[in-house]
Amino acid sequence: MPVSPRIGLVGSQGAYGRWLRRFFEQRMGLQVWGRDPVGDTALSERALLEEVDVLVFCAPIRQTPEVIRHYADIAAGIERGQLWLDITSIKAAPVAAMLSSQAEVVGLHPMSAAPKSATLRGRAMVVCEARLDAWRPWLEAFLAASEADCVRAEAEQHDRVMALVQGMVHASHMVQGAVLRELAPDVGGLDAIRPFASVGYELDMAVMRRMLASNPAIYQDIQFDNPHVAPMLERMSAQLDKLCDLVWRGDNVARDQLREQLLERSRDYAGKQSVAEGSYAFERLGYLLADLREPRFISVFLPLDRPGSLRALLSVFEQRGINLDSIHSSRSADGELLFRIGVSRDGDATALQDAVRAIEAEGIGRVLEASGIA
Ligand SMILES: NC(=O)C1=CN([C@@H]2O[C@H](COP(=O)(O)OP(=O)(O)OC[C@H]3O[C@@H](n4cnc5c(N)ncnc54)[C@H](O)[C@@H]3O)[C@@H](O)[C@H]2O)C=CC1
Ligand SMILES: O=C(O)C(=O)Cc1ccc(O)cc1
Repeated sequence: MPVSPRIGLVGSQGAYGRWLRRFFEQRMGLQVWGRDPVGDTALSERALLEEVDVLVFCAPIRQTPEVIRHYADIAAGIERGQLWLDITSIKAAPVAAMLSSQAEVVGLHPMSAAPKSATLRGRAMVVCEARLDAWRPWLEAFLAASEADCVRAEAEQHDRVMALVQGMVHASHMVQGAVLRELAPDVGGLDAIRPFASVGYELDMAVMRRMLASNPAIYQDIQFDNPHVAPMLERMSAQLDKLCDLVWRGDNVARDQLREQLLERSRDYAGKQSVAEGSYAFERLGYLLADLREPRFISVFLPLDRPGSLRALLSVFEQRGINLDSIHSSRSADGELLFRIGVSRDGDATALQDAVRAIEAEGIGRVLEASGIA
């Protein structure tokens, strides 16, 4: 195996293609070639195959099995000794297509959109080892460099699980979006609803709007191209029909049935500990949302990544007698690590303005946003 394999990206101009190029070049110090019908056609498909040791398919879900089979056809044997990977959200069909080649084959599925950070730290990644031999040590090094929380699975098992983790979650949020579109106008529209929001509504709206802000082809293809999704949708629909029937019936027996069938049984199935953990996670998210809603805050980027830099920042507030309500480390829209400091509402605005000036003047940090202190 080459110590520094040459990497090829099929779909190099897409969101993940661009992220992977940066990752392989900057984190792993490898040379990367790409091909994409939109904007990266310098190399022919055959030339790309001849150039690389590792080929990564990062093309749209719907096209990927066909694209892989096409590459296997034109490779016609030169791929022996190569490693083929893909990152498609569905695994059985792409992995089967890669197995039609003579390359070693591993299917991957990072469980997040291409992040703003340099690695996949803190995110899950499913790894489907389909035909792996000589490339195993390199694969392990690559997975370690990705910093993802890797979970091994057969491709088929992956797709069954994803019908729930993605198919079900996406379906319920798409349906919520459609129901809101039908019914929200009767109560004054989305803006009129907002002040009434519960934590649950806010979290669901965040998921839904995140989906609406993302590439629609992904959500479309996850519903249509994972064969385990349609049967799951039937179960969802049956459960919703049942709920609807019970609520229309409206008698005490129906009430008891709702409680028993849609709450108590699921609670027993999940188990005491996981219910308690989930409930606590919800509570913590509620506090986080409350902090993020507070109108008075300062967001600071700390350029010095060294021990004590947060302390220097906090001392600016301490010296001015300013009480802090919350501190959260977060990321700007561009992915810069920053601290968001919530400041007591009854504090002195002049002292706060002075603190902002001091943070900049003393070179402690860069204030990206200062809200509610004018
Ligand atoms: N965006 C996400 O949230 C996640 C995406 N993925 C997977 O990553 C893959 C790519 O997703 P994105 O980068 O978000 O999509 P994207 O649409 O941004 O990029 C796909 C790229 O593939 C190119 N392409 C289309 N046909 C091609 C062909 N025949 N040969 C070579 N390239 C071709 C397109 O021109 C485009 O540049 C998908 O399979 C998706 O399931 C996995 C996890 C998360
Ligand atoms: O909607 C989700 O589940 C996401 O968090 C984004 C996403 C979309 C597609 C994937 O294959 C993996 C993650």
